[in-house]
Formats: sequence, structure tokens, C-alpha cells
Amino acid sequence: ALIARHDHPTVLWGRDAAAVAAIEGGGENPRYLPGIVLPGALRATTSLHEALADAELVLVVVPSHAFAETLRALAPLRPPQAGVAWATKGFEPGSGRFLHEVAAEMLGDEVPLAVVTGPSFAKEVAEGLPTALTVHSDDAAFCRQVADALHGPAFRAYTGNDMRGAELGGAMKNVLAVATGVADGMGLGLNARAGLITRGLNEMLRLNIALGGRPETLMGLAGLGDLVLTCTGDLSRNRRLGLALGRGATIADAVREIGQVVESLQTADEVMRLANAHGIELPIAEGVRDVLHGTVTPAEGLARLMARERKAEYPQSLFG
Ligand SMILES: NC(=O)C1=CN([C@@H]2O[C@H](COP(=O)(O)OP(=O)(O)OC[C@H]3O[C@@H](n4cnc5c(N)ncnc54)[C@H](O)[C@@H]3O)[C@@H](O)[C@H]2O)C=CC1
Ligand SMILES: O=C(CO)COP(=O)(O)O
Repeated sequence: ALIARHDHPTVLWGRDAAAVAAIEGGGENPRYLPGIVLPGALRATTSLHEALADAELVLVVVPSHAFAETLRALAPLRPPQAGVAWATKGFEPGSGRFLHEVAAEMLGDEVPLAVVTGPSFAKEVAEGLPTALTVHSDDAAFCRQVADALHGPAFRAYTGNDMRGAELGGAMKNVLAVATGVADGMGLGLNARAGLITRGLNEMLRLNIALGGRPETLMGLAGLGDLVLTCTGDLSRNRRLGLALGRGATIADAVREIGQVVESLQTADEVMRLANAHGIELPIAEGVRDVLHGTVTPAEGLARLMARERKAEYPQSLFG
């Protein structure tokens, strides 16, 4: 909708024929964006072939568990001029690979790739509310092309060239949003929430540095920005999962109630796999992983965090 509003002919591909028909015929996505009038210039189709014909830019927005299969499907249909960007947040489930690694393998090294990430609830973007996010790519020209398509009167698109850091921020904030949701659901107060956000940012920074990423990416829209949004905004599915668990709901009931993708369910395992591989301690992410697996209750997770040894806030500088 955002790109179509900027006068770019835009075709949305979806697999659900009823949803596609509602968008194409009625200008509305009743399940995901009820009541929001979509721009007339936005077309919709169930044919990936039709969606990709003559495309100058492909933006993938499926959940992380469908990322690889979607890229496999689009690879032979992609026009040679079209670079591929994605707003998906997470890792490849099972392998823990970064999505830019999956994309490079599926599409080849020659295809321009970009990550679109930052604090942006879809509903608010669709409503035209002011939003800022960031586009990261190794290909400066493609990065500008993607940012130009998104940038407009109600939307600021910044640019950068740290795909790894940008992807790590978008993935980890979902896990940390569960932690603040749990704390809020348990009624632990505003101090606890701020403490979790800040120590959560510290976890992001430490893992990112161990992976060779740049700290400033995580201090920007892709890290801190999205962390604050998702940890405090009740539109977040990951925060809502935590809230429900903190109030005593089961995971199955909470996920059913939310009815949309909750990326932390996949991502918590993959974050801990990465952390363990690099010998990095992430107590908050680890607590979320264990609560999501049902091996620790929210109360036990809290007790575990509070019983940790006292230490320096920054044992060593994160900024060199
Ligand atoms: N909703 C939001 O505010 C934002 C979401 N994201 C990210 O975007 C990704 C998608 O999230 P949402 O659209 O919010 O999830 P959602 O649960 O609202 O919608 C997922 C959509 O993907 C489709 N889908 C699922 N599996 C598919 C497959 N195998 N092939 C084709 N389509 C498939 C579903 O039918 C549905 O239309 C996630 O990684 C999320 O973290 C990023 C920024 C903001
Ligand atoms: O990524 C998002 C906002 O930037 C959406 O967060 P949730 O997936 O938790 O709803």
C-alpha cells in the first residue's frame, strides 16, 4: 500500500484466493487490515508469475518459516533487472542462517539484496501514520532504489550497509518483546520493563559484536528503535504472547488468540543457537527460550534473572 501510494505500479502476491479477491475487488484486506482503504493503484494476484512480470523490485514479506520456499519459487520467475528486498524478521528455522545468506544461496551472488527493517507496525503504515525505518544492503544503488520506493510524505526510509546487524536487530527484538510482555503480564512494573529493554539492548549489542556486526546499527532504527516499539506497543504479536504467558495463559491458547505469525517462537531457539556457538551469555533471551519451551515458568524465569551475580554494567566498552 505504501509503495502504491508513491505512484509505483504495485502488485501484491498472496496464496489466499479470498484475501486476494477482497483486495483486488474491494480495496480492503478484511482479515489483516480491516477498515483500511487500500490505494486503487495496488493490484493483487494469486499468480506469482503475474506478480513478477516486469517487476523492477521484489519485496518479500512472508514469515521467516516461509522465506526459503518463497525465494525458491520466485527465483526462476524474477526478471533479471529486479533486485530482491525483504521485510521478514528472523532466521531460517532449523539452520539459524541469516536471511541474506539464504537469499544469496537461492538467487546467486549477482542479484542485489536488501533488508528493510525498523519500528513499523504494518497497521500504522497502512493508515499512513508517520514512520521511520532503515534499508541495509551491500549494493548502494539498490539500497537507494528500495529506500526511494518507500520514502514519502509519511514515511522516512534511511539507508545503511550492515545487513547482518540489521537482521540481527529485527530478529532479536521479537524475542526480547516476549520478555517485557511477560514482565508486564506478571505486573512487575515500569522499572522492570525499562530494565529489561536496556539489558536486552545490551544482549543484542554483545551478540552483534561477536558476529562481527557494527554497534551503531543496533543503536539505530533496526535495533533500539524496533526494540522500544515492540517491547512497549500492544500491537506487537510478540509482546502480546508474553503478556498472555505472564498472565498465566498457555502458549497454545495465546498463539490461537493472536492468530498471526509470532516470530519469536522460531527465533528464540535460533538466537540461543548463535549465542552458544559464539560463547555469548544472553540471560534474557535464554529465559524467553525456556519459557516458550515450557521448561521454566515466568516466575522461575524472573527468579533466575534476579539471582544472577552482580557485575559491571559494561565489563568492556562495546564501542571500541
Ligand atoms: N506486521 C508487522 O507490523 C511487521 C511484520 N514484519 C515481519 O514480516 C513478516 C510477516 O509478518 P506479517 O505479515 O505481520 O505476518 P501475518 O501473520 O500477519 O501474515 C503472514 C502472511 O504470510 C502468508 N504466508 C504464510 N506462509 C506463507 C507461504 N508459505 N507462502 C506464501 N505466503 C505465506 C500468510 O498467508 C499471511 O498472509 C514477519 O517476519 C514479521 O516479523 C516486519 C515489520 C512489521
Ligand atoms: O516487527 C514489528 C514492528 O516493527 C512487528 O512486531 P510483531 O511481529 O511483534 O507484531
